[in-house]
Amino acid sequence: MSKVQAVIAPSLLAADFGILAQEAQKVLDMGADTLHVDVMDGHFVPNMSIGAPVVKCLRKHLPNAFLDCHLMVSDPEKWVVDFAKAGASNYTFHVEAHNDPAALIDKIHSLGMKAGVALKPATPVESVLPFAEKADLILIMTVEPGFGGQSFMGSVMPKVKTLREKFPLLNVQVDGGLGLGETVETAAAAGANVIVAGTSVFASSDPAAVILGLRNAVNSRM
Ligand SMILES: O=C(CO)[C@H](O)[C@H](O)COP(=O)(O)O
Ligand SMILES: [Fe+2]
Repeated sequence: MSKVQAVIAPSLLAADFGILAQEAQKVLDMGADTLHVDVMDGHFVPNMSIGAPVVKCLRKHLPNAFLDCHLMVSDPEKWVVDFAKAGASNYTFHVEAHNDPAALIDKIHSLGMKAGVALKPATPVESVLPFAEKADLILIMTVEPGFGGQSFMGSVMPKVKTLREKFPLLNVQVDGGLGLGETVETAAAAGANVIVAGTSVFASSDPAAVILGLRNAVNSRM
C-alpha cells in the first residue's frame, strides 16, 4: 500500500468570487489542506475564469495557503512566470497543451513552484508515464475540463490505478464531480489521494463534514 497523504482541495470555482478570500479562509478553517484554483482561457476550454492577478490577491490575504493552480490554457508556458510572481504554490498544466512536458516541469521547479501534469478524460495515461516521477502531481480529470458541477466519470479510474501501481508515492489527483459516497469511494479505491471538490463542498450546508468525509474515504484506503 502507498504511504501518500490524503489531501483535500476545495475548488474555488464553486465559491462566491465576490468574497473569494473569505470563502477560501472558510474552507481552510474547516479542514481543507489546499485550495484548488481553476484557470481557464476560453480557448483550451470553452469557459473563462481567473488568472494570475486573482492569485496575487489570494496570496496577499492568505499568506500561508497552498494555492494549487490548475491551468486549463492553450499555452501554459506563457503564464508560468506570472503565476510564480503571483505566489502560486503549484502549477498544473495539461499534457495535451505542451510538446515538451519534462522541460516545462523543470521551468516550473526553477521558479520555486511544484509542478503538476493534467490529463483530459480521453488522454491515455501512457502520455505522462515518462515524466510522472519528475512531476509532483498527476491530475486525472474525472470530467471534461471547463465547468464545475458536472458528473464524475468512473471510466477513467484505470488511469488512476495504473499510476498508483507504478508510482506508490506519487500524488494522484482527481478533479470533477467528486463528493461524499460513491464518487470519492471509487476514486480512493483506485488509488487517488488528492481530492478536488468544488460543488460538493461549497454547496453543502456543512462543508466541514464533507471535507472530513472525503479525507476519511481516502485514509480508509491507505
Ligand atoms: O477543473 C475543474 C473543471 O474543469 C474543476 O476543478 C472541477 O470541475 C471541480 O468542480 P466540481 O467539484 O464542482 O466538479
Ligand atoms: Fe480543476
